[in-house]
Amino acid sequence: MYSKIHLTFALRQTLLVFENSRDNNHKKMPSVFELEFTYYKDAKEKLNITAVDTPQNLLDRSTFHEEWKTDLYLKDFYTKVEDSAMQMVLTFLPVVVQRIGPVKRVIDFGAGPTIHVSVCFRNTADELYLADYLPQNRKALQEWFDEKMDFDWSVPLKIIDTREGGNWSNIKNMEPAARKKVKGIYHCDCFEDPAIKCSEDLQGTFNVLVTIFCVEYCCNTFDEYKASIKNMSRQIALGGYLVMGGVFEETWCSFGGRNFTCLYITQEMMMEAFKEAGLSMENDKACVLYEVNGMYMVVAKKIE
Ligand SMILES: C[S@@+](CC[C@H](N)C(=O)[O-])C[C@H]1O[C@@H](n2cnc3c(N)ncnc32)[C@H](O)[C@@H]1O
Repeated sequence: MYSKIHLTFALRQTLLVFENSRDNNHKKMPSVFELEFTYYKDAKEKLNITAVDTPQNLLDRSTFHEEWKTDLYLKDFYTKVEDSAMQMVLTFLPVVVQRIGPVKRVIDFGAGPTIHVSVCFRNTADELYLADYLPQNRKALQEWFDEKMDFDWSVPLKIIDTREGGNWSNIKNMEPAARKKVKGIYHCDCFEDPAIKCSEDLQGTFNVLVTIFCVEYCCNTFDEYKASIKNMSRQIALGGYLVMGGVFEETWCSFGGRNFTCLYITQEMMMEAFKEAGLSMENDKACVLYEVNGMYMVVAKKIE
């Protein structure tokens, strides 16, 4: 997905545990996972495949409604899952789910047409909710819910199952198990408050709000980014968690054959936004920041 890590190589599924959490004293020993990335990065440099320059004519969020192609997005990222950013998500999300443990309500905010977040939480959450900004993505989610989606999720499911310690014998039960817990599919907009168009009794009651590769692509400025994090945080119950995946220090991304803008965000900027939104990473064993070559997954707790 990202220009920074624009590797055409498929990153081998190492499926080895990578723990680089804040609660293990920032240990700096490279994990096997990091070494794998380094290996591919080196290979890329040796083959003289240089980073692609920022392309001209980047599309911004005003074009999402017309330019977002749901089927191309799924095809690009979830058929073979060769993209390193998606591999990062599928590698770390099952670990994050285990760190959080049993939970009542989980929402995937900016889910796109995807279901892997729901699948990851299928055994630990009581209720699952899906939300996206674009009608074409909500339509795809509804089709999945109605068992009418024409997309084969088996590659991502195998990655998740492997991370969970499975042997792929149970793959066919993963989607039904997730589907059974889905209680709603909603419109969401990170610039609005409330950010999720759900009933009043659900507002602010989500114990986990997951948002992956979403905020950076919607926001044009740091102020917008901070406001978006605040709006999402308001939907999280006190003591609940924000689980966010994204990329640091990137200015564009590519999917469905189109190049979109991406807001340049550093780790420090993200932490500042968390603080302003009442989110903390201190004193909680579920909180963690994984980062590999700028791609990250973070868990922060809603404390105020
Ligand atoms: C790159 S996709 C990520 C989809 C999915 N989370 C994944 O990891 O594959 C970004 C998503 O953000 C959604 N989005 C766009 N504008 C938004 C907004 N203002 N608020 C919330 N989500 C938005 C898009 O509809 C799209 O599904």
